[in-house]
Amino acid sequence: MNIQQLTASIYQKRSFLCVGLDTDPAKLPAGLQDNPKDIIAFNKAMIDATLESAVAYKINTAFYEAMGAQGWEIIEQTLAHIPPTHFSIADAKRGDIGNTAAQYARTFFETYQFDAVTVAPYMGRDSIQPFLDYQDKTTIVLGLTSNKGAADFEQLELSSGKKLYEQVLTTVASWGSPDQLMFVVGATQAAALKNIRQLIPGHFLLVPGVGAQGGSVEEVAAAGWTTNCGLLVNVSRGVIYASNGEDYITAAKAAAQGYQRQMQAAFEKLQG
Ligand SMILES: O=c1ccn([C@@H]2O[C@H](COP(=O)(O)O)[C@@H](O)[C@H]2O)c(=O)[nH]1
Repeated sequence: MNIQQLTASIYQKRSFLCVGLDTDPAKLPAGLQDNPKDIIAFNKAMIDATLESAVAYKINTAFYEAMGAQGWEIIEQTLAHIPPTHFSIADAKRGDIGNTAAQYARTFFETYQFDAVTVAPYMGRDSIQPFLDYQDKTTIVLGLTSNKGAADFEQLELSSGKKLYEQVLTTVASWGSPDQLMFVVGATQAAALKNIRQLIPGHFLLVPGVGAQGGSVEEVAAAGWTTNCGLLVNVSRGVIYASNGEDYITAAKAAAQGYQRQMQAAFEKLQG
């Protein structure tokens, strides 16, 4: 699935919800054990429960890479369960010299056929180009992240008077079209979103940080909305750990529906 097809799905469902599958074996609900079979079953149950409300799924590879070879098997089986009607993201935050970046791109776009992968921009154009060379895939570049540490480097002021993340957004945006390039902007950074929209009006933003990190759908939509919505809001813990009791599937479903309703309200307000 590409960004154009994702946009069509967002409009059809009045939802820009991405469910984050950050499955921590230590947080599995009652009745499930820390083993690959149960983790796969949990992920499949989360996908099935949220399919109607969500338009995308984000697999944070860290949670699975930590399990070694079995973790990659879980990634493969979870990805296989995401239907082609939904956008799939490998949240891997890769970045390296060109020939190594090319292998990362091959990993996530060919070996595992994700629609999109997250990358870090610190190493510059040759570290991102191998991902952009897959023109039917989406490269998602870290812009202004949701964590406190965003202040350490991303928000530093350059001699030009621009912040480092502003320079990253405008420079990287010139390397790829809005049809193949998105940026990560944290929901906790809603105050910066209006300015970000002026810098990159046409690019989609992947916005994590709603739910457990305290960001709000309403604030993100009000500041980040653009002509084609242009927002994909990720919620991980706020959906998949909505309950750790026996009702964990219905609780995840209800949480995703709740976020979808907030998004529908934003649509009505902002898109008419
Ligand atoms: O700036 C960033 C970039 C990535 N993330 C990732 O998004 C999810 C958020 O999970 P929640 O449980 O909904 O807080 C997680 O995979 C992060 O690694 C981010 O939070 N902020």
